Amino acid sequence: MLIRLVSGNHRLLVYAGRGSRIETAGKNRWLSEPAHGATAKTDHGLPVAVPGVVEQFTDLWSSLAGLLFIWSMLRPYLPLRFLDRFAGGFLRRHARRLDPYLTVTVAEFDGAERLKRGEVYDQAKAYLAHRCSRRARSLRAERAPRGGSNSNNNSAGGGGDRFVLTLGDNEEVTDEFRGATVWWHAVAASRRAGSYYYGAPPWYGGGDAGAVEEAGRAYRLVFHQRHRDLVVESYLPHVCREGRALMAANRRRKLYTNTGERYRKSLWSHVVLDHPSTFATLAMDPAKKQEIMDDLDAFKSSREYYRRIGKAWKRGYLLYGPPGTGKSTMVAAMANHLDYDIYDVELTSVHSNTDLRKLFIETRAKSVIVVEDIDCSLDLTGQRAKTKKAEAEAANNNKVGGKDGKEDPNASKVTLSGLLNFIDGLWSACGGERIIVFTTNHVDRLDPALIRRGRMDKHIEMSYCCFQAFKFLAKNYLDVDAHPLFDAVSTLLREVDITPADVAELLMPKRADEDVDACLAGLVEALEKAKAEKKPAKNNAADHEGEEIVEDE
Ligand SMILES: Nc1ncnc2c1ncn2[C@@H]1O[C@H](COP(=O)(O)OP(=O)(O)OP(=O)(O)O)[C@@H](O)[C@H]1O
Ligand SMILES: [Mg+2]
Repeated sequence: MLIRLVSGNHRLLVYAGRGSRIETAGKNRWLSEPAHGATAKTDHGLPVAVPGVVEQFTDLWSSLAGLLFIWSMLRPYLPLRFLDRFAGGFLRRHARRLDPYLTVTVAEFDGAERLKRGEVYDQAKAYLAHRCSRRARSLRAERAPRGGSNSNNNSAGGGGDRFVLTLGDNEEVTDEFRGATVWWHAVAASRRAGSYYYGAPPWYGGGDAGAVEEAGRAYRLVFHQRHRDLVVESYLPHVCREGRALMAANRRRKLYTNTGERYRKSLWSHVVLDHPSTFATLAMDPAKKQEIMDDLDAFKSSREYYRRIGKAWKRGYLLYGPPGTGKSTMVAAMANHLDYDIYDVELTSVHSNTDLRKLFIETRAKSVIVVEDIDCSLDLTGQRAKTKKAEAEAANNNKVGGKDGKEDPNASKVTLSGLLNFIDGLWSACGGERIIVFTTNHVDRLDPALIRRGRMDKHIEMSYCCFQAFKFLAKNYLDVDAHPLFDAVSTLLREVDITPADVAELLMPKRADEDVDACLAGLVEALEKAKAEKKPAKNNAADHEGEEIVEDE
């Protein structure tokens, strides 16, 4: 049990029951005295004299502790509604009168139905880890960002095993701001029957461990009510600013994917994004590449412009082309260029349109949301033009598990309209600064509504390897700008379709003694072989010219 009493600048906390202790806190100083009357000690374990204020309140403490003890004993035997309505309300009202301290809770998950991870929580966490955790006794260790600036002086360890220490559960630290003292308290949030209790004391519903599950964490900021304006108008913005700067300095970009598990705390799981692809290593027509880079740069710096024209700050890219032409590589290059995270949406693991919306809401700003091979993910193609029969078939394949007609509870029920809403519905505007990318091998199979300008603003064709792209790959893989075999390659590339992925593979030395000449000769040989294989195919086509092609029903 816990009760907080106040006298001037002193806060007095009394815990009774399991692990009993009595604590007093001055402006910056904490003293503690075990409830059974042993000598009080400082943080370093040295005995000190407990100030007179403790004696002053001793009688009051024991009476209140006794009352609370009786209360906690009786509580399980009284109807909950009665407790809440009469006794609970009574205690809360009187506690409020005694306590001039205000509490602000900064929760890990905020927003309606706790859909969204709180940015303020992360910023406060970074701020507290940097500023206050040296004074804390109970800490949580998290792996430090690799290559971060390490301005956080609370990281520990060496080499690749560095850790950032953040406040542990139930740890309390003090902070000073313009002469005011504030207290930060880290608490675990518990959920019961749809309600949330942040570090709720046992008599207020937090005690029945069996019925409570963990639902994120929170920080409680406690301050005197005379500092209310200072805290709300200056201190909290200061914490957010500092926290944001620390997070930016220590940021590790992430690659997220949706788990498909609906009852997890977060719908996304992530790994550190460490893809080496950049525009500098991407082989494509230089003018086209520059155009894409300019487009991305313009987007990144257009926050105000988007606001002025009344558009959500997001941009859609459709990357289409045959397999191996660099669509996925381009997505990684885009994220690296913009310094954004990647959210890789696996549509087949999304159960419904509502889940898709939740996924979107949980994404953060500065991110690339990508749906790969959208034509294969779901049957979203030309739905509007489908005959009833085709629709029934699609429904059978897509929504109903098997031919036996039994509904598969795990089958995705995402529809085209759900996906359209995902891209540019009302929800898509929350957060801002997002790039949405669809990749496909068959652009013609997509519903025009899905890829119209406004949804997919920029359509980029990733094509077979041209001579420019080959020269780029040769420079990248073999470090050559010119070679006698380049002319042969140039001629052959005009006649044969080969993907950059195949060219890259042929240019890569397979043995230590394979040199530039051998690699280029191998490429020429492969191109000639492809050309020879193409000719009979062409001849075959010519033989059958004029014949009507009859498709199987
Ligand atoms: N334009 C390119 N520039 C440099 N490397 C490329 C390019 N295109 C492909 N590659 C190489 O080929 C490999 C496969 O490319 P990628 O996965 O990006 O193709 P894709 O278009 O996404 O294929 P799919 O349609 O099958 O998903 C990559 O690992 C990359 O190394
Ligand atoms: Mg791909």
